[in-house]
Amino acid sequence: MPLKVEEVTKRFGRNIAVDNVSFSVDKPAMIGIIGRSGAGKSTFLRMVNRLTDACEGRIRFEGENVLEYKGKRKRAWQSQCAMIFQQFNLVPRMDVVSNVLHGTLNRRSTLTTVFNLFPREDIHRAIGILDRLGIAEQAPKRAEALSGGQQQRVAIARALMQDPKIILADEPIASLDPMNAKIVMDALRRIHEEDGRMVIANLHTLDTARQYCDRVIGMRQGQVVFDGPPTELSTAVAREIYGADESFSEASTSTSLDLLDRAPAGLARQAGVAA
Ligand SMILES: Nc1ncnc2c1ncn2[C@@H]1O[C@H](COP(=O)(O)OP(=O)(O)OP(=O)(O)O)[C@@H](O)[C@H]1O
Repeated sequence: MPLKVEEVTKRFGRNIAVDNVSFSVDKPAMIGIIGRSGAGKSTFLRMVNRLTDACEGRIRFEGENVLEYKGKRKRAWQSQCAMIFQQFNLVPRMDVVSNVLHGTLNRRSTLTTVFNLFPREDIHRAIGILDRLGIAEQAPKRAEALSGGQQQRVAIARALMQDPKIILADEPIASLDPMNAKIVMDALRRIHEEDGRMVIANLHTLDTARQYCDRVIGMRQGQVVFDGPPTELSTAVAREIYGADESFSEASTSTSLDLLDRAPAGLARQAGVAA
């Protein structure tokens, strides 16, 4: 399942959001993209999923440049790389299982969608996925009645309905408390390990990237400034990624960096600065 990102650039006017990014992934991995606000992380994920068009470059998946896809092929690609967002993006007044079933919309006709007619086997599959994520008993409730952590698991279930090869998660735990953040990250890690799906997650805190990812990509001002295993993510490297001065005022990351300064990595991790 090789993914090759080649010289990808995105400009908004004169602002370069993503600047000539290249990297490749040979086998399914769990990859964390870290960097301060505005580093280009979201824009990058949105280009992979084709929510935003790149200005230059190629993103090859299994040999094909997905940036060239149009129409049906593009929609098929978008279901192969399901996206999860910080704000869950569920339909709040709709029940949980219908929200999950919306993950199948790409392959259903408008008519069945309008009348909410879901095939029985899809309903069973949706409940099975909810069960796997530990929230099957929430299936009949409205999405808005669930906690943030539960809602994010519903969003993961909706993504899994698409049977994606890649899961793109844009700050999946940024709105969650540490306990729910852990539940959601554990779920993503399990999905990666058990199903062999590639997970690429934009993460705000170093600790989370260290703890859950096989590989960390550090972005600064649109460029990749670090790409390696979490063991190589020293405090000095982290400072380089986040920028020496300003980033230290950013609450969550500065907490992580302070902990890294004061304690060995394991201790910092136990301190649970997860969200
Ligand atoms: N639709 C847009 N129009 C104009 N500029 C944009 C747009 N989207 C992003 N940008 C700019 O691109 C740059 C990268 O933004 P992006 O959201 O990708 O960063 P990020 O690392 O994901 O930050 P955050 O963690 O705050 O979401 C920023 O300078 C941002 O202002």
